Amino acid sequence: MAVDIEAAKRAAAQEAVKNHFPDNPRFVGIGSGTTIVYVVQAIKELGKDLSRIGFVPTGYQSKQLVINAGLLPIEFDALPDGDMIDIAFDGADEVDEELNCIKGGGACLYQEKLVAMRSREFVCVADYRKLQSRLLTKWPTIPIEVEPKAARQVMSRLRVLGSKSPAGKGPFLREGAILKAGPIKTDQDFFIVDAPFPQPLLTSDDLERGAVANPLAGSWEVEELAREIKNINGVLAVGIFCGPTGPEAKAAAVIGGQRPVACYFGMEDGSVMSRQAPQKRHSIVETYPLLEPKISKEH
Ligand SMILES: O=C[C@H](O)[C@H](O)[C@H](O)COP(=O)(O)O
Repeated sequence: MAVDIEAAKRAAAQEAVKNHFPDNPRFVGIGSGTTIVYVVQAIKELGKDLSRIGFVPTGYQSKQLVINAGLLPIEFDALPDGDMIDIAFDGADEVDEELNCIKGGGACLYQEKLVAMRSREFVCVADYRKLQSRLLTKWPTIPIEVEPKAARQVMSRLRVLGSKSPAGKGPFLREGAILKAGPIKTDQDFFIVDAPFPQPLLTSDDLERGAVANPLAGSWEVEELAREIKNINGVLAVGIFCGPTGPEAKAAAVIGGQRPVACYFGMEDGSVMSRQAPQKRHSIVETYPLLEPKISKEH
């Protein structure tokens, strides 16, 4: 029987929105890609008055989606200082057992990370193909947004970090398939480098069970790899969303997190499976500083 991927995305989106859309949000983050379209539909189908909510897009496509749905877009840099986004929804390219994600398959990731990390709650929605126990299981590369002038040196540094596919291919610039000759440009006018690494990436749980990450031998733990790539001069954003989330983010003196608190997957049999983020010991990759407590406002 042919599996209807679109139905799987739609079902996951409906469940995620039903369970997480807050009663009276002021700001809602809207991610990018094909699955987020169903999230916006599901939000509309709630039948609530959405006219006073600002929807924060994560790029051009996302903004058009918000506008075409008749919702009110508010750019990230127009958010009042110190205000948080109440919730952000987004898609993912691959999700592991700890809800670390690979994102950027559609060349959006920098603004997605900005929005996720400014949100009290970040929820991912995907279909069953994205559900894996470890990252780099099916999805072949880590997307990385880089400043064009630095692209060659970033790729050279990635090779030093062991970026290589099983067939021996190293990091490469993502090219426009048909409509554009040369590298594609992101919403920031940057390039995307796709960097394969030995598969799969270890989780913090693997380390606690005694596995040893040995980058020199080509085995990386998720957060360690994300941090090393982020440290390369010229890298704007790494398509690994990991680190503290939920209560553990608060404990680490950050609000928001790049790792979702929950992920919803539309399954092959039509059901929806949800995973909640486990608490884990972690090193902090990138954080959003804890804000001064604010006097609550009327929405
Ligand atoms: O660059 C694109 C974004 O990170 C997307 O959220 C991600 O690629 C998932 O996209 P889709 O919902 O189309 O699978």
